Amino acid sequence: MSETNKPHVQEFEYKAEMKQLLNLIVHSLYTHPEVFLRELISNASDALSKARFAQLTDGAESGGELKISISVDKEKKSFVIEDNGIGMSEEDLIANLGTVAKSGTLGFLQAMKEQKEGGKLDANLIGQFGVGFYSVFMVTDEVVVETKIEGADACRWRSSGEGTYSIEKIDKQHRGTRISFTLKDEAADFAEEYRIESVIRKYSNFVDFPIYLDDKKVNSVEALWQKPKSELNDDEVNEFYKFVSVDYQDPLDYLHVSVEGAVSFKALLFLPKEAPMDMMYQQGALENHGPQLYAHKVMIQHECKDLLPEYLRFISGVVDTEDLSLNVSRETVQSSPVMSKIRQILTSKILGWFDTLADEQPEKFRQFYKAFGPVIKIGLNTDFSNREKLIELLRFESTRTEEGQYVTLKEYVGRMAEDQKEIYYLSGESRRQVLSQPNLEYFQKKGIEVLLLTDPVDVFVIPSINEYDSKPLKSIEKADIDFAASDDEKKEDEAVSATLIETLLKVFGDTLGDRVEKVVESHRLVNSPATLVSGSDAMDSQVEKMLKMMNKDAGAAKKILEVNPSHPIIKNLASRCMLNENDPMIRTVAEQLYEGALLLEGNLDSTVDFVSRMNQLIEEATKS
Ligand SMILES: Nc1ncnc2c1ncn2[C@@H]1O[C@H](COP(=O)(O)OP(=O)(O)OP(=O)(O)O)[C@@H](O)[C@H]1O
Repeated sequence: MSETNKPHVQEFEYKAEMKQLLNLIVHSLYTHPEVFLRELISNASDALSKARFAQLTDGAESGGELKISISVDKEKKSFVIEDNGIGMSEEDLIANLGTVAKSGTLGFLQAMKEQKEGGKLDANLIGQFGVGFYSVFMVTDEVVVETKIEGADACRWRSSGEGTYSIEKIDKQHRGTRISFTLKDEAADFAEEYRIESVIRKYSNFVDFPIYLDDKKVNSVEALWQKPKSELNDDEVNEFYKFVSVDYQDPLDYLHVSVEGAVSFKALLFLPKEAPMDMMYQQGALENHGPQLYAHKVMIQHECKDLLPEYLRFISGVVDTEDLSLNVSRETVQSSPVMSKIRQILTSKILGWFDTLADEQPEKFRQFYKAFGPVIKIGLNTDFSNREKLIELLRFESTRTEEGQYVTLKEYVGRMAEDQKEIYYLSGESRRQVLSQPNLEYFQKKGIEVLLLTDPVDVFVIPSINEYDSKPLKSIEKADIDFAASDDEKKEDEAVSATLIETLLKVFGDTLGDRVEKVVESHRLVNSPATLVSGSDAMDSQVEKMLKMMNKDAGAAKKILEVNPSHPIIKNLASRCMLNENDPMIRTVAEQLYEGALLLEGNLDSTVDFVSRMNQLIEEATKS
């Protein structure tokens, strides 16, 4: 921060990230420049909501009709937007318009960089990251913000977005904010009334304060959620969604709720088509999301997190109740029994909505599940009263589904063979990786369906289900799976004799020592020579891998190495073993099979020894 010699004008320098951000906005955002208007209107509307709220709660002065006024001059290419909202103090200006205060900004920069590399950069992104004000630099080279809060001096903030901004005290009588600038030549059409009107209709029609354009009111200010469901039409609903959710796509689906009873409320809720950017870029991003809360058609909270449990907060929209008084404070909202009742009813309605979607519009449901399935699963371990309903919503790919297609637990159980007593699953990074696991061979051969868990959340959630329809859920990585049926089929002459295999297993065991719990004969392998399985109480290998990635090595339990006595490699080794138990080749191969199995499950820490041993074996095999 540096001050110039001028008496009343203070000059400030932007922080490094801020410069980076402004640079991107000024030089790289080309599509949708009209977004600047949406952002300025949305900020004005927020400031007006705060003013209205202050009036209701602490009886602050009204300041006349709460409104947004825009005036333009075509000749001068000037643009002015003014509101009589809460305004900003000098400190607010520095905090809000001078610094990157929000974690969202870094996410935004990251997303921008990625988009830029992909060749397209979309200004629509800007609203999702709480950096909307700066989009004004798409259409102008210099912005002046004059603003006043109740009971403090008014200030003028000025910046050309290049690295510095200035603040000076000014005379301004009324509370509120006035933002003015001259449009760049290429953005001169924003001084045309028709252009502004069309942008307002597109993005800001539902702002619940009147917007005047040169004294003419241009928005509709309508509480859409108050209309009966039968009177809603898709176009206006979609438009409303884009407005409340700052999304540029139509919603995937919407739900209209009207409840009269112990509590009364109306709600219009939306399911986005895609997970919002910040949900992917920030952990715990849903913490502060939620629909807007209205009381008696007046907005009291923008993103009200108390309306829905965290795992449903990707749902946006409006909830309007007659049962909260207008001058309710944030804290009272939080602890109000009305809110917990609304939350309970909404949660149940929303889960019912998902269920109906799954029945009636499976393709839509599939799209929804793809985007939000991982979030929904969080609910299984946090919302115990709805656990059963959530379990019914779960979808999995399986060895019987195509890629991207799902099966439910109910369907799985419905098509289980009579003698199958358990629900089988296997977890891994991707469908391809899971399908390559030797542990699947037996199940594939027998035509037993196995659920493929590839969402990282799965391994933390699915084991907690324990059983469904009285059938235990079981990872096929576990050692205690019942393979009795397979034994009688095995042709005697195919496998190595019991005594021979015993000796070989002992050599394997001696070679691998502490690294495995034990080495045993396998009943599950068909085409592979060896595989690793976990003891019945051990951790799933996928969990182990993830804990390792998080540097939380929980002292992974030792695995059991299973060896396939029908496999040619094992047969060859058994013959060698009969001749010489100390044959070094047996030990080298034992190491190689063990590390190969680790590699397949993604848990081999270093491939150096593996590759050098492989070369040694190839050399052996290629000797003439
Ligand atoms: N007209 C205004 N009146 C009062 N405060 C304002 C006004 N415009 C901007 N601000 C303040 O500046 C802050 C930064 O605005 P900006 O548009 O960059 O982000 P945001 O509004 O917080 O997030 P989003 O763009 O997601 O709505 C606002 O949060 C608000 O505190």
